[in-house]
Amino acid sequence: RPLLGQHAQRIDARQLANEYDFVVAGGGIAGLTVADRLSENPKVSVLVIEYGPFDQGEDGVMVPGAYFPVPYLWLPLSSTPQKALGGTSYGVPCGRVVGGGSVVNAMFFHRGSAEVYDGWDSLGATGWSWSDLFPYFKKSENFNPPDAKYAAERNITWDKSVHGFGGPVQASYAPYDYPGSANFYNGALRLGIEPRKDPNGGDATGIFRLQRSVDPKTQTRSTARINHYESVKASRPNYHILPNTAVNKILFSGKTATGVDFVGVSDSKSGTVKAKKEVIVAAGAVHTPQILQLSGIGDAKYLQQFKINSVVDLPGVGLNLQDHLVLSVSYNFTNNLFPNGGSLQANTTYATEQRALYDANKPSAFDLTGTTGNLIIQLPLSEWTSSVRSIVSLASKQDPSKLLGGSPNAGVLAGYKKQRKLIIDNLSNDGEAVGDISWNTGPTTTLYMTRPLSRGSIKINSTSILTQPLIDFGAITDPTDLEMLLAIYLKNRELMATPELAGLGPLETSPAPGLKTNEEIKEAIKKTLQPSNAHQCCTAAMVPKQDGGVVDPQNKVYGTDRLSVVDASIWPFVPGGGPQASVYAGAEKAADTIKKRHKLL
Ligand SMILES: Cc1cc2nc3c(=O)[nH]c(=O)nc-3n(C[C@H](O)[C@H](O)[C@H](O)COP(=O)(O)OP(=O)(O)OC[C@H]3O[C@@H](n4cnc5c(N)ncnc54)[C@H](O)[C@@H]3O)c2cc1C
Repeated sequence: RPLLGQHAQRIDARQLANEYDFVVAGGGIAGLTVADRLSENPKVSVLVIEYGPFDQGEDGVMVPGAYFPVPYLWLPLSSTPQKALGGTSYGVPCGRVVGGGSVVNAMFFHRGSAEVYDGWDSLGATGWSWSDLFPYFKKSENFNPPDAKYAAERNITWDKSVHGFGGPVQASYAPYDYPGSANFYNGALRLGIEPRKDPNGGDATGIFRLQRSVDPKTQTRSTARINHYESVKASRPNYHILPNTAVNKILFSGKTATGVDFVGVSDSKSGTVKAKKEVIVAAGAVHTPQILQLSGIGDAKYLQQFKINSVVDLPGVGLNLQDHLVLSVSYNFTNNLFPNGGSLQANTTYATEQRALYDANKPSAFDLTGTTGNLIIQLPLSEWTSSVRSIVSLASKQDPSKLLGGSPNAGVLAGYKKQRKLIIDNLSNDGEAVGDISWNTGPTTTLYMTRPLSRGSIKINSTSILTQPLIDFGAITDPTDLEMLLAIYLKNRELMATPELAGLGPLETSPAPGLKTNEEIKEAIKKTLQPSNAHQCCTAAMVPKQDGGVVDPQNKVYGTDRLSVVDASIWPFVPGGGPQASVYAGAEKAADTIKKRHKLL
């Protein structure tokens, strides 16, 4: 048995045991969730290898109002020039730290609509429907209802029956709000947008208050490190984390994964460790395909040029990359209310006063997540625009083969066509939202397009794990995505023209002030939009192998033994809204699946 200490340990490479039952590559949300659940059994040893360090509990990590800039973003990580965006390259936001995205994200914690997960199930992720995942959403959550008086004042509503109350992730609502959010809420109602009692019950459309992964007792971030490691480590001598170390590749005996090869991020020292039961890949949607490809799992022809021997020819590895598009719309408000979402940055006296309140554990602007508002509007296409038919018709006219670069693998193309059909059918009904508007009451509203038809890719560019892969978002290569973003932009103009918001005197300064024709506006949008909202996913999709799939519904990589993937890479397509609740729930489910497979349940 491995030499394991009394408590769960942060270790360095010298303290590693030779072998563990499970070796987890990547200590982000999914990796730590699975490691925690597997190590519940004291006879099971688990090692997590994480590229980044442990965080130091900095304000930028822990205090919602101090969020952004946040330490531990993976810098510099950049995309390839985006061909539909004039050849510009963009930053690729993701976390590099124990806890992964949960340490750097904006903390919004909510589920997609049932229709998303039912769509996954129908594309071949059998057993991943809304009703299958629902118990895991509950298992992952500890819901903290807000103070009743405050909730009534601010129209915060919820449905207790859809929440979990004993799970690791602390979920709560901010106990503070800027006055302008009432204008946003009332403006939305005037446009006929429906308030949603609770977006976590299977319908995540309408306007609603965002739930966050924040511990309401301390108003600090609930990270995967805290909720899946610190909270259990005292009783887990069988749970090790090796930080500052990159998993380089998976080791195989034939097609059976036997361990991993790793390298120290700062000292470049390499080593290997054995996995007796399974290697579990959880390096996030950007890096999981990189590890798989470096290990010989991917498009054999592509890997050949790097002299990487093919273990399993799986052309879908790294393809199907998806994210949400982001468009910031900036204003000069001639009559905005004070305080507002820009006040903490612009007014030192106010910031000092609010920080003192926060430190005294009283409601404060520091309880708010810096960049985004408390409210969000998420709508299906028909509620953004009356042009649904022409948008659907545009989508139907696209040539999927051309969108995948001209001569795609037949299986990958077949899978993409199935996804497109499902998504395009959904655009015509009132299912999952295609986009969001959020306003933090400061100078900028943020619009998101969350139902992309364009697909990108992750491909290795060298044989070193320490070199970033080629990250191509493929942003708006399907022009339908830009049309959907335009519809959201135009609705935002309508919203800003409602008396509730017009009274604040918003004068648009970017991206398209004064522009009138759709063509002009789209050109202006293209200059401002960001192809990533840090919601990368879907690059090792759980669809049938013949549809370009990478993992089966039990998370196992096709054609291999003792190798699974458990992170956001496995989704067939991206959910609307924040993905982290779906990552936590999916990893809870994967942990149960893996336990069953090894008769540990
Ligand atoms: C800035 C930002 C804001 C966001 N805001 C929100 C939000 O408000 N709400 C929401 O729901 N979601 C948000 N997200 C997205 C959410 O955090 C991610 O979807 C989620 O973290 C993905 O989980 P994961 O387990 O798939 O990957 P991650 O949590 O990213 O974990 C992957 C881990 O693997 C590690 N790793 C990578 N390569 C290697 C390697 N070779 N060896 C070892 N380790 C490796 C990484 O360092 C990382 O820690 C945000 C993300 C970011 C970056």
